[in-house]
Amino acid sequence: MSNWQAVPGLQIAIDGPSGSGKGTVAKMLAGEVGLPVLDTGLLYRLIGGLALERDIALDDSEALAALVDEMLEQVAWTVNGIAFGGENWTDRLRSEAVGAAASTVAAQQQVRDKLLGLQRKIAESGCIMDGRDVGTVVLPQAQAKFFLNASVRERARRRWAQLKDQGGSSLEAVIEELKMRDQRDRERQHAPLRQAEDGIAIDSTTMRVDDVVDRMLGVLARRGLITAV
Ligand SMILES: Nc1ncnc2c1ncn2[C@@H]1O[C@H](COP(=O)(O)OP(=O)(O)OP(=O)(O)O)[C@@H](O)[C@H]1O
Ligand SMILES: Nc1ccn([C@H]2C[C@H](O)[C@@H](COP(=O)(O)O)O2)c(=O)n1
Repeated sequence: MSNWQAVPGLQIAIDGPSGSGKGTVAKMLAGEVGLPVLDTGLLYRLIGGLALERDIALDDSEALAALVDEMLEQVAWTVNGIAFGGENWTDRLRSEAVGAAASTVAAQQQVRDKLLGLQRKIAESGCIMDGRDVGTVVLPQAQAKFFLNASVRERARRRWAQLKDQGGSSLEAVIEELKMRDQRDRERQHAPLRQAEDGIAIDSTTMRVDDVVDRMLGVLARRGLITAV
């Protein structure tokens, strides 16, 4: 049961770099306001993951375009994650290798253009969507846009803590991987990661997840986009 009621069709964009907490915060906020949450990174991860599995070069734009077309025919993207060909792929897309592949294929304009329609369609009746370009490109008309950030060391520490039980890399290696991913996502030509002009920046380096969600709820309530129930 949600504690807040959202205005009909409310769209909330949450963008930010890897490990800033977008996904975690988006899910908690969704529970508070009763909206579906959609993690756009999963779309890029699915393409990256499929490309790795099929040995498709990550800069082969023709093969990637065909892969996206195939993916769009067989994808089911829901609050439980992403399914392809009737199988739930979400868990196997979580590795850093798939994240890096996703970031590489995401630099291709053709790939991004092909995914735009699906993202907008899913958001039509209201949602919380997290990614890199949601507030700037996918939903520029969203009523609330947040740009979540944290220091690179803190983001790497969070990611490392998540992966270490699976025998992952050292903290220093995670920091380097994250820096490379940040650079690729921020410096690419098409839809780079950046804060929307009307976006609200939140630095979560020293904040608890609950405090980040409370800050967002405060903004939404002050704007009349949610009311307490
Ligand atoms: N404010 C916070 N304080 C401490 N830990 C946090 C905070 N926000 C998120 N975390 C933790 O950091 C990890 C990464 O968070 P999350 O997956 O939500 O980030 P993300 O921005 O969605 O990353 P990605 O873009 O790579 O999917 C999770 O283990 C999460 O519990
Ligand atoms: N809206 C989006 C979402 C994701 N990407 C790319 C860039 C990321 O490095 C990669 C993986 O995303 P994550 O699951 O870590 O959020 O996908 C993008 O370009 N645009």
